[in-house]
Amino acid sequence: MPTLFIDAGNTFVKMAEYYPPETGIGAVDPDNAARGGSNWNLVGRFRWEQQELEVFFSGEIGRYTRIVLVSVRNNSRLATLLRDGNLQKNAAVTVLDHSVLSKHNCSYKTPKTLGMDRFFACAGALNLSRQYGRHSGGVLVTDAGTACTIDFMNESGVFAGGVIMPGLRMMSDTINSGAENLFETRLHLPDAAIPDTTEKAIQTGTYGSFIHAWNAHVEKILNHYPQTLIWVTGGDAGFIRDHSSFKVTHNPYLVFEGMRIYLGK
Ligand SMILES: Nc1ncnc2c1ncn2[C@@H]1O[C@H](COP(=O)(O)OP(=O)(O)O)[C@@H](O)[C@H]1O
Ligand SMILES: CC(C)(COP(=O)(O)O)[C@@H](O)C(=O)NCCC(=O)O
Ligand SMILES: [K+]
Repeated sequence: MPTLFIDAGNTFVKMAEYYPPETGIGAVDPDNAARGGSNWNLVGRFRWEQQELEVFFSGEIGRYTRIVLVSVRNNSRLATLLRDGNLQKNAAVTVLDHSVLSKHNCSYKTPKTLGMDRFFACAGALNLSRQYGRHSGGVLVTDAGTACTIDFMNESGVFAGGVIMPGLRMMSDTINSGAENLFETRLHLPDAAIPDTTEKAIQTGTYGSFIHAWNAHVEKILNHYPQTLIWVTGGDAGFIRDHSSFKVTHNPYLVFEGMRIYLGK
């Protein structure tokens, strides 16, 4: 039975299994395999309040003898799910928290408040860059989730820090909730310089502002580290990939990949 990897974000709890090449289990995600990514199988992606999350913990989870998790939230809900869940008696549960960090892998000045998803996404991207891209420099990693992070890890695997900006949904929610006559819009970026409807004006100001800010932050980091590969992951990675001014590689499994590499699995 493979290890179950859990990445608990602010909006979604994601769960995945990894099949090492030697198992002979073919590409579970052909898109990812085509990108040279390793063999991940997403077994669940549930919001915290979704019934399916509890269903998973009271059923499916009983198949695993080894569970590894990273969470950016106060773990009490997760602790309850694990305590009341259908876990095997001998199941080993590993929580990858701040105790993983040291001066050898993190130069962030406030490591105790670092979101561990940021660290593992970078570690995963660095590993894939070395493995498939034969790249020997650092990596710039964006996790476009509830918040959007733009982080840098150097070629030696030291997490340096980065930008935390509002996520795409957060940007849209803000404009929607702050003014009576503004509203939620479909995720689409019109290309007119002068938007001529309310909807296009809002879309340009939210999704356009998001991508302009993202491109500007990335450019600034690249000015310091020109030999850097850019990776994107998270719920809104596709939007960034489609609108980035730079060449990026999209991989949905970076956090999982980083957890796996850290554990040497
Ligand atoms: N059905 C959806 N519900 C909520 N957010 C969604 C949905 N589909 C895409 N998103 C976008 O994905 C983001 C969450 O992505 P994810 O990477 O899973 O975040 P997190 O790791 O913070 O839980 C949201 O902020 C939103 O912009
Ligand atoms: C920045 C984050 C909110 C991103 O989490 P996400 O949006 O992916 O759920 C999370 O990594 C976090 O809570 N970080 C703490 C602050 C820090 O990293 O310095
Ligand atoms: K995340």
